[in-house]
Amino acid sequence: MKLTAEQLDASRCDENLMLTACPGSGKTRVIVSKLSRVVEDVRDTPRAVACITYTNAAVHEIEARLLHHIQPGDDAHYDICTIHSFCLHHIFRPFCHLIRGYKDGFRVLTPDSADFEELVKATCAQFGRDRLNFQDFDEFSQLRVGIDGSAVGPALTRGALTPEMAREYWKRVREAGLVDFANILYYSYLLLQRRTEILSYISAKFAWILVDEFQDTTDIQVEILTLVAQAGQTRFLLVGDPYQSVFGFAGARPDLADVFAKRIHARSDKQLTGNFRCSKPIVAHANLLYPRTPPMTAVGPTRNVTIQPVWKSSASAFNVIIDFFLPALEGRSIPIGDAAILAPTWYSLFPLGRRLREYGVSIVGPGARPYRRNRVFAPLAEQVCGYMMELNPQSLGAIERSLFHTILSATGRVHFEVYSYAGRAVVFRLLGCAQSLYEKHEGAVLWLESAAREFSKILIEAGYLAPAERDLFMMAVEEMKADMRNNDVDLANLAIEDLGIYASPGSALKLSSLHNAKGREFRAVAIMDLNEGRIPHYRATSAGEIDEAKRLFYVGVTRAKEYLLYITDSSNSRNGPSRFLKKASGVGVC
Ligand SMILES: Nc1ncnc2c1ncn2[C@@H]1O[C@H](COP(=O)(O)OP(=O)(O)OP(=O)(O)O)[C@@H](O)[C@H]1O
Repeated sequence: MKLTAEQLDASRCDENLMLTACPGSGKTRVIVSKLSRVVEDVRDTPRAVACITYTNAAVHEIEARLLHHIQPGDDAHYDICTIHSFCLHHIFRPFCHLIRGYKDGFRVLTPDSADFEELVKATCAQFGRDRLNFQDFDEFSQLRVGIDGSAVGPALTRGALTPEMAREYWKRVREAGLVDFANILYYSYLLLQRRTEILSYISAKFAWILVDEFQDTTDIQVEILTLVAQAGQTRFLLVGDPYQSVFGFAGARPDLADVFAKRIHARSDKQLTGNFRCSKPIVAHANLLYPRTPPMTAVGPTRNVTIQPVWKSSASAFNVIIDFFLPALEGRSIPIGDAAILAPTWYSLFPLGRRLREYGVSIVGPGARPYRRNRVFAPLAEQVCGYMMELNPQSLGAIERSLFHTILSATGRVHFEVYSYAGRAVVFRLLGCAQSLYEKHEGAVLWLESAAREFSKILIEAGYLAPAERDLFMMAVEEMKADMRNNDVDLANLAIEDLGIYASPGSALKLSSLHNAKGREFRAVAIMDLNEGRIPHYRATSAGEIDEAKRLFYVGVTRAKEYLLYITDSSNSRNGPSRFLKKASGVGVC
């Protein structure tokens, strides 16, 4: 792996270091390089290295890249994980018997489980609320525990979810022998704070803790790391970019990075300033928003692309996409799968998505599927629809895998025969049946209903399902329909093509909120809804809220490698272009 001089310098620093890294500067490379170096140092000792990242996707990315640098047996010496899994595996799981209610063990409560749904429904019912939608479930899944044990979260400030409801919910969670992500952190904090032997064990075990995306750290995470640092045997590499801190609603506070760095006397004189992602004109726009010293410079393969970012104002974002953005992609030979439309809020992407789909443009997003992903029949149905949309022999493997997992999650039985010659024959029968139903039915819902019935028959004949299990898929389809109704999705609007796109989003135009685009990159990006009142939102009044909106816009700008389009909505004459587009306070296109 080739590193630049500044990447190498950061990776070789043996002191506590807070490394500020500009967008596209290869933070992941530095972390992988550091990790492989320090694993080498601890290889012949009982010690280990933890690498804490923000998402599971980042965990997989770092794991995959590290494979090229390690030796057999090294896996005992490193753990790449999120802060939640770090706390779960090293603190909460081994010591949970010390916590009231968890003497006999626990199960982790994940937001896509049936238990979660039941507990939220039961809690809300107790407070007189019966009809729940996705947002209600989201609010419970975003609850956090503050360092004083109180409930915190955006829903609490809005008043939709009260501290009493949060308390009741957590009581139910504990009584069911479950623990949610918020409490994994809180109990781990308590265990480290109150039990010096546990703190000494963690400090002795971890020679290094590397933390990625440190700008998005929360108060409880900082307190946990502070305790470990104070125990004195662990060194830290913290990598982040204060200008990309956009998760304030989830408790992230960019100022905490400095607080923690000071507490541990970390060096903060090193920076990554070379941006490998964006062209020079895009970097110039980003530098207008947040000038850095030294400035961020374009150093990657697109650095010499000369296309200037463009601003278009129209009463219809759809028209700009169709008349301007898509032809521009074609003119520059950028596949639509390598392009994204970003917006400050995901809900404005829904109507756009619908119109694009009607117009025949393959899109993926916005946001999640309109039904819960854990519905038993959903993954198999999606894979099969994906195959029908694009006959690709490699997708057969994905269908086999999803058939294997569908049978396992529906029945609890493992059928390795799925992967045999006979299994492949069953897959072909399913595909043949799916295709003939596709020719018969217009929308996805009718297709799902018939496919659930016919697939069950085929799988019973193949011996994968018992006759008594013939209704399992049908029941899952009913659950998917109920999810969609609860989310006010018009069932007639869901197309078989949509199901396929959920399975293989690679070749579709991506529609995403700016938040969800964090950490990703695209050859072309259009950012829509760039009006004052939408970004910053009219409810954002404090300097802190406005700055977070500016950082969100900065994240959007720096996702584009070569082509960037700003779109404002001219239908409402009161809301002119956002201040972030103007000369005095932004990129200066208007
Ligand atoms: N030394 C290098 N040589 C060549 N390419 C590099 C180098 N370092 C990073 N890159 C490339 O630069 C791109 C951006 O890297 P990466 O995604 O790690 O950036 P990042 O710092 O996480 O950005 P952001 O914070 O904006 O998400 C990747 O495509 C990566 O392969």
